[in-house]
Amino acid sequence: MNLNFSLAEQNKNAAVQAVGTEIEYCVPANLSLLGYRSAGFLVIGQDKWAYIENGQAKEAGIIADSWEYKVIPLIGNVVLETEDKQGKRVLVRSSMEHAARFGYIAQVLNDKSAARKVRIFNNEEEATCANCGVRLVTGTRVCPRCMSKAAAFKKLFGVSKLHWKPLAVGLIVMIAASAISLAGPYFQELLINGALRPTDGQSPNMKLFYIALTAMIGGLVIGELLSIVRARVMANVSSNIAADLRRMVYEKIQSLPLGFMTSQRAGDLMNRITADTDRIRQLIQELCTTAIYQLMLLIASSTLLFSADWRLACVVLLPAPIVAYMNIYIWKHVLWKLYHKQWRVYDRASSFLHDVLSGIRVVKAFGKESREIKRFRTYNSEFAVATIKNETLLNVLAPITNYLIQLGQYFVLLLGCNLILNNQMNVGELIKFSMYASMVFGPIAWMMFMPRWVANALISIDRVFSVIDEQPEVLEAKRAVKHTIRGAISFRGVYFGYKSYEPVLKNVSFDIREGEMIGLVGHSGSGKSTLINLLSRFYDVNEGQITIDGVDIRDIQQNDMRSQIGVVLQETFLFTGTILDNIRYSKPGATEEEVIRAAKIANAHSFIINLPDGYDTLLEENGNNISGGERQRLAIARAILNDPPLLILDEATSALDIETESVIQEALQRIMKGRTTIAIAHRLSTLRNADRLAVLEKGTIAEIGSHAELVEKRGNYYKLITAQRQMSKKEQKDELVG
Ligand SMILES: Nc1ncnc2c1ncn2[C@@H]1O[C@H](COP(=O)(O)OP(=O)(O)OP(=O)(O)O)[C@@H](O)[C@H]1O
Repeated sequence: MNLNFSLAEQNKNAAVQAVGTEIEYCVPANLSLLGYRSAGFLVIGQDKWAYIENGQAKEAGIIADSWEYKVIPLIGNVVLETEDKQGKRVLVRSSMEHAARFGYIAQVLNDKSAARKVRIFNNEEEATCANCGVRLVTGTRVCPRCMSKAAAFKKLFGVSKLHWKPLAVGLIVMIAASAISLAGPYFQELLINGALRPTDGQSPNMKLFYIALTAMIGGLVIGELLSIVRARVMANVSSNIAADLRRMVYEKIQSLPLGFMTSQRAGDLMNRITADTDRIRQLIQELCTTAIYQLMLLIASSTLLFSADWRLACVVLLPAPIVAYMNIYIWKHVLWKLYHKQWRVYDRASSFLHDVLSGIRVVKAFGKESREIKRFRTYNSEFAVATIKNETLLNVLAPITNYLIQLGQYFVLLLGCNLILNNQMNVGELIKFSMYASMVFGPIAWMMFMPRWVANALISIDRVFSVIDEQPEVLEAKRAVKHTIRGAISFRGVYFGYKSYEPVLKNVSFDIREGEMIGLVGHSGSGKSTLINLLSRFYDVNEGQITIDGVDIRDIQQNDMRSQIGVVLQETFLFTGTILDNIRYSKPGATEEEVIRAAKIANAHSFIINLPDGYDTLLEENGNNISGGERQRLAIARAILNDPPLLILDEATSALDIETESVIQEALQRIMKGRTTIAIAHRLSTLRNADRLAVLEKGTIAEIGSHAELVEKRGNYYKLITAQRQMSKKEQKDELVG
């Protein structure tokens, strides 16, 4: 994300005068404080800031004179607010598109104001096109209007070249088919000038007539046969290329980190694997059949036209550049905007659909079906209106374009007839010429509409390749090695934020001993799950280091490391399949005895064997046909099947009733013995047995120690535990009274 925009000369001079020669950050602040559009910039120097507009520093200040710089999101805009001796004040205002930039700037200003090292980990993508400022279609990084078409097609070519043999066959067949089409007018001329009305004045030559007729019919039959072969070859090639793309996107999605997955909607990713790859298939099929065929026909028939009569050829092609200009102009200034709107409406509608369908239980529970139907109707009709607008314009444009292009045909007839009357041309030549001319019009008219389907396909190419080319945030280092985990963990000066301008963990440092059970406690949102996400390497730290047995986790092979970590989350996910397969998920080669042993340890065996199909019971989507506690026990069995030396329990028992919880707690106690365990629980009583507790407070470790030590210390943990005790006492009292 660009945090240092370049300024025009006049603005730059004003900025240098206001903040000094070293301009460290410069971002657009494109609204005045009253909310009017402006062309202003917020400029940050070493120790001063300034708001520059129209070559003047309208506001300026010393960074250290204020504190608590923060971005306040309002409706459709954001303001950068700060506090100084006089109280709170707004420095600048901007539209939402620069909200993330302002997030970074606030962080920079706070660090500078507190004389801290500026910590800025700039990972965010631009949401608008850097060139034309248009908002990008969701999931794409380039604007289809400004993107390099050549670069997109080059990527496609990179995938297609693996299928060069059938492509070459298709191309040869296509060349043969166009050569046969081009021979048609020649035999037509032969039929008239050579057989029916020989130009040398002799009587009609019936032998030549039959030869020409047979050649024409034969050409037609062979041409059609070649078209069938061409279509079959190209359908195979394009389907295979689309299959390759689907495989590549799917494999990439599997290898991408959680950060990427949480930033994308599942429905959107599914679309990329299915709809977008299919659009690319259509493009390849269209490109390799119609487009190349039309282009070859255009080049060959224009060449033949010019060699037959260059004056007439010029007349034929006269309207083409005018029509091309008209089409390009309309595409750039009207159609493009309509298409962009259509894509965005489609995006909104499909994400709405995905949202509602995945939350259908909530919709039904609140009886909001009719509301959702109404909302869908709105999206649906918005999409229909956008499509109708596009199609109407195209349907008006198509006949006009065709008419203008075909105007040349009438000029040919006019001039051709004149030439015949003046004995400069004969009928056979005019018919041949006119047939070649009609071969030129088809490709020209067809190419006028190319921008439409190319633009559609470009969006798909970008959406597909933006996944394929995605650089995993969590990269496997070349030096990464296998490491047998013993279980000593160390967090060293860890900084991390999901949005890099909003740190969630700040300077976290603590050690976990081998075989120790450590409980993570703290208020909601204090960063407990984030700490676990970093240890599991779903994300990489922005700064600092996490080590296991003294080895930086970035130097351990990810698969090797994860296979040694057992994770039980609050939200268990079970796949559609048998109970046996679900437990086996962590160790596909596990024997039935191993699975049963794990199920017994997790206190799951007894409920499984009471099911009619036992371990072969088929679980429905996400295990909806068993209870929450049963799902949780299966998740525990799955986590421990592999006998992992490191166990992570994130609220593993929070959603359960007391009885089930005690069954699972008992199972967990058994499991934790001898392995390093990190457990998060809101119900602090469940962490009583932890060797030590680490208390997180707003992303930092506030205190660490055993239950007894922390209670004695009377700090954050003590406050948490007394608040919880009071709450449960009140609940007990209410229950008794009620
Ligand atoms: N995927 C995410 N993207 C952006 N921000 C996130 C994401 N996950 C968590 N956060 C933010 O990070 C902060 C810490 O979240 P985290 O889940 O680590 O807290 P927690 O202590 O585990 O909370 P809880 O006890 O409620 O589960 C919160 O402010 C949260 O909004």
